[in-house]
Amino acid sequence: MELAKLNSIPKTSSLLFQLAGIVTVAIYVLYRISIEDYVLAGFFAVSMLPLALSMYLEWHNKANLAQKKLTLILICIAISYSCFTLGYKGLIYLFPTIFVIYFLFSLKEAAVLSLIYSVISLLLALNIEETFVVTRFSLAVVDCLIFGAIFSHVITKQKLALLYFANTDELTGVSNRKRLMGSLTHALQHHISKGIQSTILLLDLDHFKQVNDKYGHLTGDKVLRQVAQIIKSVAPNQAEVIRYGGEEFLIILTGLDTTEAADIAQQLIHNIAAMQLVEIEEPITCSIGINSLPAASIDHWLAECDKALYKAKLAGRNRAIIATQC
Ligand SMILES: Nc1nc2c(ncn2[C@@H]2O[C@H](COP(=O)(O)OP(=O)(O)OP(=O)(O)O)[C@@H](O)[C@H]2O)c(=O)[nH]1
Repeated sequence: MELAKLNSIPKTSSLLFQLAGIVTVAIYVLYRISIEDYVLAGFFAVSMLPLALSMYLEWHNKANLAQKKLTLILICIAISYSCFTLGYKGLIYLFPTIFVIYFLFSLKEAAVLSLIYSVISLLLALNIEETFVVTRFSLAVVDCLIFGAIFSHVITKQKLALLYFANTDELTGVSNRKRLMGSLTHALQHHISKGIQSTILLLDLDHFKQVNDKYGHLTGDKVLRQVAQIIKSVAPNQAEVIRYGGEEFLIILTGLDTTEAADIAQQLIHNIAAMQLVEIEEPITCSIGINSLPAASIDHWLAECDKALYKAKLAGRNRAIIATQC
């Protein structure tokens, strides 16, 4: 499937979901008006407005999760009220709404919210229903709560697994280039809006072709994995490590200035040179370009860092060079 089509799946599904909700609520409102139950019709008509707004925002790529959650809570309140006046005819709407709650809220939030919503609705239904009717509904609602929780848990795990595989470099386990623009944009925006400093390091292994040629590609792969481990162990927790190219890594150091980043670069050069691999006789060295914000654009930030790396290579490799000192 084309990438554009894949990217549009969440938006299309969400729009369809909300359209189904609006059509259902609209039919229900018309039905209540036809039997002159204007209170319930009004209740549901009001809850339809934020749903329509939510669809409008989604359509214009301004989807707002908080607003969607609020809409759902309004619909749930309307359904709870309908349980009070209609009994089991209102209770049947608990089932679809519990599933929607699990779609919009986190597992814990959804579990608490749907439990409170179900208990209140069932108690309100006692207003006009026999206890045994509400008890039978309660059993079905408990089933729905359990299945909703299991469903949400499985979907969340699958989503996390998909995100992990989509964003992770298979060989080294660090992020792949898909995260590059998002992470750099985030750092640049934080610098502009909050003045938070960020520095990037572009690390390239020296004469890596010779390692491959002399020891074979599999040993080369082993070196890349080990280097990635070293970078992860040296870089601070909040740093993002991205495999930028074959034997090139980009490290985004959020909150660190040039001096702090230069210390990390020296530590990396030292630790990579000290790396021990039984297959390899000579030390592996690397060259690093360093560039801190501000930058006119992401491209500019990267290009200046690349120039610094190139200078480090030209100057004899196995060193770090700061972009502003080129
Ligand atoms: N083993 C292995 N090698 C890779 C991988 N990706 C890229 N390479 C190799 O990395 C080497 C990069 O070589 P060059 O771009 O010439 O750079 P270099 O030999 O490191 O020389 P300098 O960067 O100038 O110091 C090539 O031999 C690629 O085949 C990979 O995933 N595994």
